[in-house]
Amino acid sequence: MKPDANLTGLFVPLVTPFTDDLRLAPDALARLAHEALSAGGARGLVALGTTAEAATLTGEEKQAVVRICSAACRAHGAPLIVGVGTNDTAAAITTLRELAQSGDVTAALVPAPPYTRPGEAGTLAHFTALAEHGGLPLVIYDIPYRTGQSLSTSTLKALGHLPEVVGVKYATGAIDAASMELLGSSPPGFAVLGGDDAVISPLLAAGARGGILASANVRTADYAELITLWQRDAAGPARRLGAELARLSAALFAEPNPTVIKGVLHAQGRIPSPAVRLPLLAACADSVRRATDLATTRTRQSHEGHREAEAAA
Ligand SMILES: O=C(O)C1=N[C@H](C(=O)O)C[C@H](O)C1
Repeated sequence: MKPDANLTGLFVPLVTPFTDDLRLAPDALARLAHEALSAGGARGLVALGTTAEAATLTGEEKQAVVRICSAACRAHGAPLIVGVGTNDTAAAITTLRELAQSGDVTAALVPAPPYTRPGEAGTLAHFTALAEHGGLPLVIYDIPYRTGQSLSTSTLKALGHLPEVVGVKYATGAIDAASMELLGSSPPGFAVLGGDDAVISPLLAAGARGGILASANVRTADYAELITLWQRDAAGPARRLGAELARLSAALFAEPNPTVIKGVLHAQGRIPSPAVRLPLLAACADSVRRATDLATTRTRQSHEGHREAEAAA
Protein backbone atom coordinates (compact mmCIF):
# COMPACT_ATOMS: atom_id res chain seq x y z
CA MET A 1 0.00 0.00 0.00
CA LYS A 2 1.42 3.42 -1.01
CA PRO A 3 1.48 6.39 1.39
CA ASP A 4 -1.19 8.94 0.40
CA ALA A 5 1.14 11.74 -0.76
CA ASN A 6 -1.65 13.29 -2.87
CA LEU A 7 0.80 14.92 -5.28
CA THR A 8 -1.26 17.17 -7.44
CA GLY A 9 -1.04 20.86 -8.36
CA LEU A 10 1.89 23.25 -8.26
CA PHE A 11 5.06 22.66 -6.25
CA VAL A 12 7.50 25.56 -6.19
CA PRO A 13 11.20 24.67 -6.00
CA LEU A 14 12.31 27.78 -4.16
CA VAL A 15 15.52 29.63 -4.96
CA THR A 16 17.93 30.13 -2.08
CA PRO A 17 18.29 33.89 -1.63
CA PHE A 18 21.77 35.16 -0.80
CA THR A 19 23.14 38.51 0.29
CA ASP A 20 25.56 40.35 -2.03
CA ASP A 21 28.42 38.67 -0.20
CA LEU A 22 26.86 35.25 -0.77
CA ARG A 23 25.54 34.53 2.72
CA LEU A 24 22.17 32.80 3.11
CA ALA A 25 19.31 35.33 3.46
CA PRO A 26 16.88 33.37 5.69
CA ASP A 27 14.23 36.08 6.06
CA ALA A 28 13.90 36.44 2.29
CA LEU A 29 13.55 32.67 1.93
CA ALA A 30 10.83 32.56 4.60
CA ARG A 31 8.98 35.38 2.82
CA LEU A 32 9.16 33.60 -0.56
CA ALA A 33 7.91 30.39 1.04
CA HIS A 34 4.89 32.07 2.66
CA GLU A 35 4.04 34.07 -0.47
CA ALA A 36 4.11 30.94 -2.66
CA LEU A 37 1.72 29.10 -0.35
CA SER A 38 -0.67 31.97 0.37
CA ALA A 39 -1.14 34.50 -2.45
CA GLY A 40 0.58 32.20 -4.95
CA GLY A 41 -1.79 29.31 -4.38
CA ALA A 42 0.93 26.66 -4.66
CA ARG A 43 0.03 23.24 -3.34
CA GLY A 44 3.47 22.72 -1.79
CA LEU A 45 7.17 23.55 -1.81
CA VAL A 46 10.36 21.84 -2.92
CA ALA A 47 13.45 22.58 -0.84
CA LEU A 48 16.99 21.89 -2.06
CA GLY A 49 16.13 21.42 -5.74
CA THR A 50 18.51 22.38 -8.54
CA THR A 51 16.89 25.80 -8.41
CA ALA A 52 17.96 26.12 -4.75
CA GLU A 53 21.63 25.77 -5.76
CA ALA A 54 21.69 22.77 -3.42
CA ALA A 55 25.03 21.69 -4.93
CA THR A 56 26.81 24.68 -3.38
CA LEU A 57 25.06 24.90 -0.01
CA THR A 58 26.91 23.72 3.09
CA GLY A 59 25.39 21.04 5.31
CA GLU A 60 24.38 23.69 7.84
CA GLU A 61 22.78 25.87 5.17
CA LYS A 62 20.83 22.89 3.84
CA GLN A 63 19.48 22.27 7.34
CA ALA A 64 18.49 25.93 7.66
CA VAL A 65 16.72 25.87 4.27
CA VAL A 66 14.78 22.73 5.21
CA ARG A 67 13.88 24.24 8.61
CA ILE A 68 12.53 27.44 7.02
CA CYS A 69 10.55 25.59 4.33
CA SER A 70 9.20 23.10 6.90
CA ALA A 71 7.93 25.93 9.09
CA ALA A 72 6.14 27.56 6.16
CA CYS A 73 4.59 24.27 5.02
CA ARG A 74 3.49 23.44 8.55
CA ALA A 75 1.85 26.87 8.91
CA HIS A 76 -0.07 26.38 5.64
CA GLY A 77 -0.78 22.65 6.00
CA ALA A 78 1.16 22.12 2.75
CA PRO A 79 3.36 19.22 1.64
CA LEU A 80 7.14 19.64 1.55
CA ILE A 81 9.35 17.76 -0.90
CA VAL A 82 13.11 17.85 -0.30
CA GLY A 83 15.77 17.24 -2.96
CA VAL A 84 18.30 14.51 -2.15
CA GLY A 85 20.67 14.30 -5.08
CA THR A 86 23.83 12.26 -4.81
CA ASN A 87 25.60 9.44 -6.60
CA ASP A 88 26.43 7.77 -3.28
CA THR A 89 23.57 5.38 -2.45
CA ALA A 90 24.60 4.88 1.19
CA ALA A 91 24.95 8.64 1.78
CA ALA A 92 21.52 9.23 0.22
CA ILE A 93 19.97 6.66 2.58
CA THR A 94 21.54 8.42 5.59
CA THR A 95 20.15 11.79 4.44
CA LEU A 96 16.71 10.32 3.78
CA ARG A 97 16.60 8.80 7.26
CA GLU A 98 17.56 12.11 8.86
CA LEU A 99 14.84 13.91 6.91
CA ALA A 100 12.30 11.22 7.79
CA GLN A 101 13.02 11.72 11.49
CA SER A 102 11.90 15.36 11.39
CA GLY A 103 8.36 14.28 10.54
CA ASP A 104 7.95 17.41 8.35
CA VAL A 105 8.90 16.00 4.95
CA THR A 106 6.23 14.53 2.67
CA ALA A 107 8.61 13.05 0.11
CA ALA A 108 12.16 13.26 -1.22
CA LEU A 109 12.99 14.20 -4.81
CA VAL A 110 15.71 11.82 -5.97
CA PRO A 111 17.50 11.99 -9.34
CA ALA A 112 19.33 9.11 -10.99
CA PRO A 113 22.87 9.10 -9.57
CA PRO A 114 24.53 11.95 -11.48
CA TYR A 115 27.91 11.60 -13.20
CA THR A 116 28.46 7.89 -12.36
CA ARG A 117 26.10 6.62 -15.11
CA PRO A 118 25.55 3.20 -13.49
CA GLY A 119 23.29 2.01 -16.33
CA GLU A 120 19.57 1.40 -16.01
CA ALA A 121 19.91 -1.73 -13.88
CA GLY A 122 22.26 0.04 -11.44
CA THR A 123 19.96 3.05 -11.32
CA LEU A 124 16.96 0.82 -10.59
CA ALA A 125 18.96 -0.87 -7.80
CA HIS A 126 19.91 2.57 -6.40
CA PHE A 127 16.30 3.78 -6.29
CA THR A 128 15.12 0.45 -4.87
CA ALA A 129 17.68 0.70 -2.04
CA LEU A 130 16.53 4.26 -1.27
CA ALA A 131 12.91 3.13 -1.29
CA GLU A 132 13.51 0.15 0.98
CA HIS A 133 15.91 1.76 3.46
CA GLY A 134 15.34 5.54 3.38
CA GLY A 135 12.07 5.65 5.30
CA LEU A 136 10.53 8.39 3.12
CA PRO A 137 8.18 8.38 0.12
CA LEU A 138 10.14 9.11 -3.06
CA VAL A 139 9.52 11.21 -6.16
CA ILE A 140 11.87 10.02 -8.90
CA TYR A 141 13.53 12.94 -10.71
CA ASP A 142 13.90 11.91 -14.36
CA ILE A 143 16.23 14.52 -15.85
CA PRO A 144 18.68 12.73 -18.18
CA TYR A 145 20.23 15.94 -19.56
CA ARG A 146 21.53 16.72 -16.07
CA THR A 147 22.30 13.21 -14.76
CA GLY A 148 23.57 11.54 -17.96
CA GLN A 149 21.28 8.59 -17.24
CA SER A 150 17.99 8.07 -19.06
CA LEU A 151 15.18 5.91 -17.73
CA SER A 152 12.91 3.84 -19.96
CA THR A 153 9.17 3.88 -19.47
CA SER A 154 9.29 0.30 -18.23
CA THR A 155 11.86 1.24 -15.56
CA LEU A 156 9.75 4.20 -14.48
CA LYS A 157 6.67 1.98 -14.27
CA ALA A 158 8.60 -0.68 -12.32
CA LEU A 159 9.64 2.06 -9.89
CA GLY A 160 6.06 3.30 -9.76
CA HIS A 161 4.97 -0.10 -8.49
CA LEU A 162 7.28 0.12 -5.46
CA PRO A 163 5.15 1.00 -2.44
CA GLU A 164 7.40 3.91 -1.41
CA VAL A 165 7.55 5.58 -4.84
CA VAL A 166 4.74 8.14 -5.13
CA GLY A 167 5.60 9.97 -8.32
CA VAL A 168 8.03 11.21 -10.92
CA LYS A 169 9.19 14.68 -11.79
CA TYR A 170 9.24 14.19 -15.53
CA ALA A 171 11.89 16.38 -17.19
CA THR A 172 13.21 14.44 -20.14
CA GLY A 173 13.30 17.51 -22.37
CA ALA A 174 10.58 16.17 -24.67
CA ILE A 175 6.98 15.09 -24.90
CA ASP A 176 7.06 12.00 -27.08
CA ALA A 177 5.67 8.49 -27.42
CA ALA A 178 7.36 7.43 -24.17
CA SER A 179 5.70 10.32 -22.27
CA MET A 180 2.29 9.36 -23.63
CA GLU A 181 2.84 5.70 -22.72
CA LEU A 182 3.78 6.69 -19.14
CA LEU A 183 0.83 9.07 -18.75
CA GLY A 184 -1.56 6.49 -20.17
CA SER A 185 -0.46 3.61 -17.98
CA SER A 186 0.90 5.02 -14.70
CA PRO A 187 0.65 2.69 -11.71
CA PRO A 188 -2.07 3.68 -9.19
CA GLY A 189 -0.85 6.25 -6.64
CA PHE A 190 2.05 7.27 -8.89
CA ALA A 191 1.80 10.95 -9.92
CA VAL A 192 3.44 12.31 -13.06
CA LEU A 193 4.52 15.90 -12.36
CA GLY A 194 5.99 18.02 -15.16
CA GLY A 195 9.47 19.41 -14.66
CA ASP A 196 10.25 21.04 -18.01
CA ASP A 197 8.75 24.48 -17.55
CA ALA A 198 8.39 25.53 -21.18
CA VAL A 199 6.27 22.46 -22.06
CA ILE A 200 4.24 22.16 -18.87
CA SER A 201 1.01 23.18 -20.61
CA PRO A 202 1.01 20.35 -23.22
CA LEU A 203 2.09 17.84 -20.57
CA LEU A 204 -0.86 18.88 -18.37
CA ALA A 205 -3.13 18.63 -21.41
CA ALA A 206 -1.91 15.06 -21.83
CA GLY A 207 -2.75 14.18 -18.22
CA ALA A 208 0.12 15.19 -15.89
CA ARG A 209 -1.15 15.79 -12.36
CA GLY A 210 0.82 18.99 -11.74
CA GLY A 211 4.31 20.42 -11.93
CA ILE A 212 7.50 21.22 -10.07
CA LEU A 213 8.38 24.43 -11.85
CA ALA A 214 11.23 26.80 -11.13
CA SER A 215 9.47 29.48 -13.22
CA ALA A 216 6.74 29.53 -10.58
CA ASN A 217 9.11 31.40 -8.26
CA VAL A 218 7.76 34.33 -10.30
CA ARG A 219 4.06 34.56 -11.26
CA THR A 220 3.29 31.67 -8.90
CA ALA A 221 -0.47 32.24 -9.04
CA ASP A 222 -0.51 32.03 -12.85
CA TYR A 223 1.29 28.67 -12.95
CA ALA A 224 -1.10 27.40 -10.24
CA GLU A 225 -4.02 28.63 -12.31
CA LEU A 226 -2.70 26.94 -15.46
CA ILE A 227 -2.78 23.60 -13.64
CA THR A 228 -6.30 24.27 -12.33
CA LEU A 229 -7.53 25.22 -15.80
CA TRP A 230 -6.28 21.94 -17.32
CA GLN A 231 -7.71 19.98 -14.36
CA ARG A 232 -11.08 21.61 -15.07
CA ASP A 233 -10.81 20.81 -18.80
CA ALA A 234 -10.94 24.54 -19.60
CA ALA A 235 -8.84 23.98 -22.72
CA GLY A 236 -9.25 27.40 -24.39
CA PRO A 237 -8.13 29.59 -21.48
CA ALA A 238 -5.52 26.97 -20.48
CA ARG A 239 -4.02 27.04 -23.97
CA ARG A 240 -3.81 30.85 -23.98
CA LEU A 241 -2.30 31.13 -20.51
CA GLY A 242 0.01 28.17 -21.26
CA ALA A 243 1.35 29.86 -24.39
CA GLU A 244 2.03 33.05 -22.47
CA LEU A 245 3.77 31.26 -19.59
CA ALA A 246 5.85 29.17 -22.01
CA ARG A 247 7.39 32.40 -23.33
CA LEU A 248 8.10 33.50 -19.78
CA SER A 249 9.67 30.13 -18.92
CA ALA A 250 11.86 30.26 -22.03
CA ALA A 251 13.08 33.71 -20.98
CA LEU A 252 13.71 32.54 -17.40
CA PHE A 253 15.81 29.65 -18.73
CA ALA A 254 17.76 31.75 -21.26
CA GLU A 255 20.77 31.30 -18.99
CA PRO A 256 21.59 28.53 -16.48
CA ASN A 257 18.87 28.09 -13.85
CA PRO A 258 18.33 29.89 -11.43
CA THR A 259 20.40 32.89 -12.52
CA VAL A 260 17.67 34.69 -14.48
CA ILE A 261 15.00 33.83 -11.91
CA LYS A 262 17.14 35.37 -9.17
CA GLY A 263 17.70 38.44 -11.35
CA VAL A 264 13.95 38.87 -11.79
CA LEU A 265 13.13 38.33 -8.11
CA HIS A 266 15.78 40.90 -7.23
CA ALA A 267 14.43 43.39 -9.80
CA GLN A 268 11.00 42.91 -8.21
CA GLY A 269 12.46 43.66 -4.76
CA ARG A 270 11.66 40.17 -3.47
CA ILE A 271 15.20 39.01 -2.67
CA PRO A 272 18.12 41.13 -1.43
CA SER A 273 20.55 40.20 -4.22
CA PRO A 274 20.65 38.33 -7.55
CA ALA A 275 23.91 36.69 -6.37
CA VAL A 276 24.60 33.05 -7.24
CA ARG A 277 27.56 30.91 -6.23
CA LEU A 278 30.26 29.65 -8.61
CA PRO A 279 30.29 27.85 -10.94
CA LEU A 280 27.12 29.82 -11.75
CA LEU A 281 27.54 33.39 -12.97
CA ALA A 282 24.88 36.06 -12.54
CA ALA A 283 22.64 36.44 -15.60
CA CYS A 284 23.30 39.36 -17.92
CA ALA A 285 21.16 42.49 -17.68
CA ASP A 286 19.39 41.89 -21.01
CA SER A 287 18.18 38.42 -20.02
CA VAL A 288 16.91 39.73 -16.69
CA ARG A 289 15.18 42.74 -18.30
CA ARG A 290 13.42 40.61 -20.89
CA ALA A 291 12.23 38.05 -18.32
CA THR A 292 11.20 40.78 -15.87
CA ASP A 293 9.00 42.37 -18.54
CA LEU A 294 7.32 39.03 -19.26
CA ALA A 295 7.01 38.31 -15.53
CA THR A 296 5.25 41.56 -14.82
CA THR A 297 2.62 41.67 -17.55
CA ARG A 298 -0.28 39.32 -17.95
CA THR A 299 -1.83 39.81 -21.36
CA ARG A 300 -5.41 40.96 -21.73
CA GLN A 301 -6.19 37.87 -23.76
CA SER A 302 -5.25 35.51 -20.95
CA HIS A 303 -7.18 37.62 -18.38
CA GLU A 304 -10.23 37.30 -20.60
CA GLY A 305 -9.62 33.57 -20.80
CA HIS A 306 -9.59 33.43 -17.03
CA ARG A 307 -12.95 35.22 -16.74
CA GLU A 308 -14.40 32.89 -19.39
CA ALA A 309 -13.24 29.87 -17.39
CA GLU A 310 -14.60 31.27 -14.13
CA ALA A 311 -17.98 31.87 -15.74
CA ALA A 312 -18.06 28.32 -17.13
CA ALA A 313 -17.00 26.70 -13.80
O1 LIG B 1 14.91 22.73 -8.85
C1 LIG B 1 14.01 22.17 -9.47
O2 LIG B 1 13.23 21.40 -8.91
C2 LIG B 1 13.90 22.43 -10.90
N1 LIG B 1 14.94 22.43 -11.62
C3 LIG B 1 14.92 22.31 -13.02
C4 LIG B 1 16.28 22.64 -13.57
O3 LIG B 1 16.95 23.52 -13.05
O4 LIG B 1 16.64 22.02 -14.57
C5 LIG B 1 13.83 23.11 -13.60
C6 LIG B 1 12.53 22.82 -12.97
O5 LIG B 1 11.68 23.85 -13.24
C7 LIG B 1 12.58 22.66 -11.49
